[in-house]
Amino acid sequence: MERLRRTMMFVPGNNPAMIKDAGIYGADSIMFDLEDSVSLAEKDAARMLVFEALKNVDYGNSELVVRINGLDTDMGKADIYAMVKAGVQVIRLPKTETPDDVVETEKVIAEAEKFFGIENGRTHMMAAIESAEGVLNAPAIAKASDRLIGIALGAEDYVTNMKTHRYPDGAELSFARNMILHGARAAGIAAFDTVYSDVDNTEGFNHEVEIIHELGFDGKSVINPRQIPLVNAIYAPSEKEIRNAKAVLNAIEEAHKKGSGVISLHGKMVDKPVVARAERTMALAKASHLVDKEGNIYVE
Ligand SMILES: CC(=O)SCCNC(=O)CCNC(=O)[C@H](O)C(C)(C)COP(=O)(O)OP(=O)(O)OC[C@H]1O[C@@H](n2cnc3c(N)ncnc32)[C@H](O)[C@@H]1OP(=O)(O)O
Ligand SMILES: O=C([O-])CC(=O)C(=O)O
Ligand SMILES: [Mg+2]
Repeated sequence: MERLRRTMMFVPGNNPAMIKDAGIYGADSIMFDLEDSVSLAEKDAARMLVFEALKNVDYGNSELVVRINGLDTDMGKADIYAMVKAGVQVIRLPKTETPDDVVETEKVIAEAEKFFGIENGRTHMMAAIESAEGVLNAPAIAKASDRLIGIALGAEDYVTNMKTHRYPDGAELSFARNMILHGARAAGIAAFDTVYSDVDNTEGFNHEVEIIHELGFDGKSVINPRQIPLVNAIYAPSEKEIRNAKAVLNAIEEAHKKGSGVISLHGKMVDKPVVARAERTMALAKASHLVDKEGNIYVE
């Protein structure tokens, strides 16, 4: 089954308390940060702290991601070697401008795997896109390596590069979001939306999550545990959607028995794409623990 990645929680790599407890909030992915939330003076200490946490802390089923410093910095190579050695699942490359950035990073990851006797290809990657150049290259970036599980928008750096700010309606991000989403889908990988920094503004956050959910993003980077249940609530299929998906799947089964690939349900056509969407709704409902293995809705 496709891995659920609704929430990817940033955890500053220099904060021992946050690192220790990061697993208790139910994030689908936990992303330890060695890049912009860590000051230059603390880079080495943060790398060691995250290394120890990856080795010793039990984070349950959460996927473990580390945002490294880019290879254009003095820290990039050391970050990659340490995280590969620790067995991280995904390395997130920040500020990706070109497909070559991905290829270069992959080369160092492969070198590190070889050096530590780790199976080639075990370390996955994701690329954050945070500039005009990166956005224009998003489709090529998304196809630059088989290790990529997804690409993500980094809107704080992006709006700075674009000489604008973030606005409540998100119009300034519309082109970037669409490029990233299309690049990801064309490459068959996941698309992640960016952080929302105004942690206490629940209404604004929910509005942004509604927008990216409608567009088709797999999920969103979050910076605070309070944002996790808000994303999950918007991503969970409603009872009505689950009932409709089940009706669609039953209807198409009946149609197939009669040798047909199309049928009418309550006056609406049910055919292959409608069935594919219903299957995805049921998969999401199962992964969100809203239905049992047979697809029966749990009664609260
Ligand atoms: C543009 C970019 O690059 S964004 C990515 C880099 N930025 C980050 O990683 C920032 C991550 N987030 C944070 O540091 C914090 O959430 C802040 C500074 C935004 C807000 O901090 P606070 O006001 O202290 O948050 P809040 O009061 O909600 O914290 C509640 C609990 O959650 C914990 N917590 C808060 N954020 C996180 C987090 N990101 N990861 C793990 N635990 C967290 C706190 O330690 C606190 O735990 P406690 O109750 O055991 O003491
Ligand atoms: O990737 C993110 O969402 C956070 C980030 O670095 C940015 O917005 O610049
Ligand atoms: Mg950034």
